[in-house]
Amino acid sequence: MGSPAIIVEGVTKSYGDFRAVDHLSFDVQSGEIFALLGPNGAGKSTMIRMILDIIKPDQGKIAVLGGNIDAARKNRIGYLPEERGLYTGVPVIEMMGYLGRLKGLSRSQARSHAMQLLERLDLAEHATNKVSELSKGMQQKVQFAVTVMHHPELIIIDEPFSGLDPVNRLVIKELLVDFRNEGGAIVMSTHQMNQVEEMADRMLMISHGQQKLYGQVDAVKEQYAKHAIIVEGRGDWASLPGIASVEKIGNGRNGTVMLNLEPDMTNDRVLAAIAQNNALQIDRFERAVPSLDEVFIQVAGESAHIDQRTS
Ligand SMILES: Nc1ncnc2c1ncn2[C@@H]1O[C@H](COP(=O)(O)OP(=O)(O)OP(=O)(O)O)[C@@H](O)[C@H]1O
Repeated sequence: MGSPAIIVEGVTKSYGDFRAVDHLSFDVQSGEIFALLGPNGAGKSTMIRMILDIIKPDQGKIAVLGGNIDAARKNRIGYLPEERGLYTGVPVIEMMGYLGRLKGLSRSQARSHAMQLLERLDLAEHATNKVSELSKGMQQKVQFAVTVMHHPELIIIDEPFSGLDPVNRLVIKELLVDFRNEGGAIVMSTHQMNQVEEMADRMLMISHGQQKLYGQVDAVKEQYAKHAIIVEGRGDWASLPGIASVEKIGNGRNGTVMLNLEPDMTNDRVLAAIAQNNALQIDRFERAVPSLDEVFIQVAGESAHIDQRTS
């Protein structure tokens, strides 16, 4: 990771009496993919709008690319909002050329950057089609191309994969990962936790405008790991030493169970005991680290529960 692309310190924003963002502090470094997560209405878009200077915080400080956001810094950012909008009656290449020039590119730079991206996104043959003649997914890819065509240093992107098939998701993901590996910073707001697990380096999860989880994605998941092992196979798992209980998980059809371990039992010792026991057949053995989806549901559920008690 490199220098900070974004520093947010103690930022608060209310709409009337309603506090949408409540004393948030975090940073995003260049050379990382940072996931901004939270349930619907958590305050993610409000936070993003403040970073982009679309709305002002009531309290706190935000530095973007080394200082207060101004027109020059805005040109070093690529923003893909949740509400997409393109000029639909214009050929793709002309629209991209126009938007590229607005972001400070020369006419020839805009055209060459646009064509390179359209090639990479498998849209080159549609360059002279009107935007309205493209499918929804193709329009989404064009919008992505517009977001990155001026080679920004920071990309802020809301639901980057919505409406895309698995092949196109992979193409966009590769572009984002390349951008990160070349030193760019990415803030990605999404509800697709599997994408966060696959791509993001660090994450901030907020709920009711407040920080709930913040840090390396793997470390956050590790906090929720159980002293347990998930196994799939056949046999009497309770007969193993150091097993406190055996829980069926999933629909139980494929014999997947969670072995909750006694406090002093280790994974290695369970594995060794399984290996020595001919009556057990094992197809899968892994630590019980939850998926980010499970962590999200737990954290969002906890804050909904707190709400009910306080309302
Ligand atoms: N212009 C506004 N005026 C009043 N309230 C607003 C305004 N914009 C957002 N809010 C409220 O602030 C809260 C946070 O909204 P925000 O759009 O930031 O959430 P979000 O995390 O982006 O949600 P989602 O995942 O659904 O997009 C919500 O309760 C919303 O109703």
